[in-house]
Amino acid sequence: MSISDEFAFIKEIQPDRLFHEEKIVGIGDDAAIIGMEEGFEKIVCVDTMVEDVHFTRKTMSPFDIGYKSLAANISDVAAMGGIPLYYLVSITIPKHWEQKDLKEIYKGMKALGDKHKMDLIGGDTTSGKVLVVSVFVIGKVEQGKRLLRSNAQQGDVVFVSGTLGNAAGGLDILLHNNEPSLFLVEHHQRPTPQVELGRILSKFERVALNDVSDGLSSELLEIAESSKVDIFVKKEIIPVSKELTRYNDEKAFHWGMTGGEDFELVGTISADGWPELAEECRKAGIQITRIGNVRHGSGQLYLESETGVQQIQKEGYNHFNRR
Ligand SMILES: Nc1ncnc2c1ncn2[C@@H]1O[C@H](COP(=O)(O)OP(=O)(O)OP(=O)(O)O)[C@@H](O)[C@H]1O
Ligand SMILES: Cc1ncc(C[n+]2csc(CCOP(=O)(O)O)c2C)c(N)n1
Ligand SMILES: [Mg+2]
Ligand SMILES: [Mg+2]
Ligand SMILES: [Mg+2]
Repeated sequence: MSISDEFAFIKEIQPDRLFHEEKIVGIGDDAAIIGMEEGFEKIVCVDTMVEDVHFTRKTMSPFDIGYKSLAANISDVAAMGGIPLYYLVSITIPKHWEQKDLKEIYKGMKALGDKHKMDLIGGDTTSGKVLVVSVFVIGKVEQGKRLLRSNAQQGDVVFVSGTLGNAAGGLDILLHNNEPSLFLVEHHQRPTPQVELGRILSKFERVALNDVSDGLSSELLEIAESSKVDIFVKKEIIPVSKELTRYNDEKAFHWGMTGGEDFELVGTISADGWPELAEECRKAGIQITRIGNVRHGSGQLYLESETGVQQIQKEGYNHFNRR
């Protein structure tokens, strides 16, 4: 059954329970109202997923579309060292979409939202030609914490969490009907935002941080440019999973550098802070790898390998310059 009434649809997706009931006015009025604890600042961000750009009916189930559109936003909160709290959803629905599939989108968001005790507090519903899901997230971070892209300084250690390129490998499998690797496909469809790592990093004095949405080289260049430094990374230690090299050894490194949508955290920390960070991550069971260092410079990125040093251009995902 396709959706026949905008207002009945809104009733359908209304949550029946709120984690932060006493602090908010949620769905049902003209706008939501949220309180904010003393000693914290708000973090706000929005990211959009568009049919045939971020997903197709073949690459993602409706549940996955919901899950990933919230994940991408939680990841931006994680990249600021914060705790996600609330989300609003603006959805544009083509007339042929079935109501049960639309409810699946919200189930996907709820599955991840519940893990982080987040409340859906509002949104907007329209009809249109393709499915577009915009999620707006509100989070909090202790006052004065600033894990900014501009924080890197000469002498810092460059680190990245997890392994890179899995989402691109998963997408390749889905687009070409290749032999599935559950590991890679799940990384594409239901990525895990690194909130716990963001919280660990927020306790350190000065950290530059970015999440990997467009690709490692793109995110590193953003840090190098904002901080007006050069970043050097070592090719041999960029972490790539064995599942990815097993799937396509030739492309694994390229996907790791430019694939994007991994939603890992990449950043820099002082050389003094690094051993403590590595130990905290070890205790928490979070994979983190030291991949390079920060040097005096003017915003360039260099890749060091056995064969020499190579300057890297901004080569990740770009909506207006598609590879
Ligand atoms: N259309 C826009 N209008 C106003 N600000 C924007 C717009 N698009 C992006 N920005 C702002 O530009 C900055 C960088 O946005 P960008 O989307 O590149 O980062 P991101 O959300 O971390 O990456 P991604 O979208 O790849 O996940 C953010 O501060 C964002 O709020
Ligand atoms: C069908 C299909 N084709 C291509 C891609 C790859 N892709 C789309 S957007 C993006 C970067 C992040 O987006 P944004 O910058 O908007 O956050 C990437 C890597 C995909 N996911 N699905
Ligand atoms: Mg964005
Ligand atoms: Mg980001
Ligand atoms: Mg982007």
